[in-house]
Amino acid sequence: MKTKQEITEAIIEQGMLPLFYHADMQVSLDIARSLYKAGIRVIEYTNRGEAALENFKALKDLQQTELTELLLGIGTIKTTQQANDYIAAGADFIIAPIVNADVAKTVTDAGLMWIPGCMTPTEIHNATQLGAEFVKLFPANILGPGFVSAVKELFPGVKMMPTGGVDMSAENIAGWFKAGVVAVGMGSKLITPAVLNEKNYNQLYNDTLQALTLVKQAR
Ligand SMILES: O=C[C@H](O)COP(=O)(O)O
Repeated sequence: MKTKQEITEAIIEQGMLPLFYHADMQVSLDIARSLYKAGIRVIEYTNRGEAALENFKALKDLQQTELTELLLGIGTIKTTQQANDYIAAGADFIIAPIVNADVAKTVTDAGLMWIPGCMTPTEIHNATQLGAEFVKLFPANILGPGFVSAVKELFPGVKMMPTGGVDMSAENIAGWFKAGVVAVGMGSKLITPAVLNEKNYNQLYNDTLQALTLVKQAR
């Protein structure tokens, strides 16, 4: 089992956490392969559809057989039942769009890292009271980098990762890092509907390299 510190360091080193769900298992596996080929070593699969748990288990198999350096987390975990299901399935870390004390306890009691979603100073505070040192700012495009600049002094030591609407522009990514985030989460602006419709994994590979370069330049 990976420690909180190992997960934290891996996300920070990568600087960009790709997140996705796809109902088709094969597509989910191919996306993970393509991201990995581009150098991605931490992925958040999201619990956003009926096939999520089954697909996640297939991704765990892929991690064990082929993508052996990958850390595989699960996102969109809102209930203890969901948390327990994915802990049993071998999730390396758990991400949520909300702050929920029962989920926090379930995840941390299992020894896993819990990254809750926060949108206000009160939510960040409550998350830290429940043990979080790393939070997802969500939805990030509603908050903007100005939110980070305004609140970061209030929460020294809390690592922030904006997610939701983070796009592939140098300006957008640089703005977040300048404000003080440690990483950005990227979903549909990286793993785009166009890439998925055309199963254009070569495009995804190139876009991922580009996103990683933008993060490096932004730091
Ligand atoms: O929690 C994740 C977000 O919904 C992802 O947003 P995005 O697709 O705009 O990156």
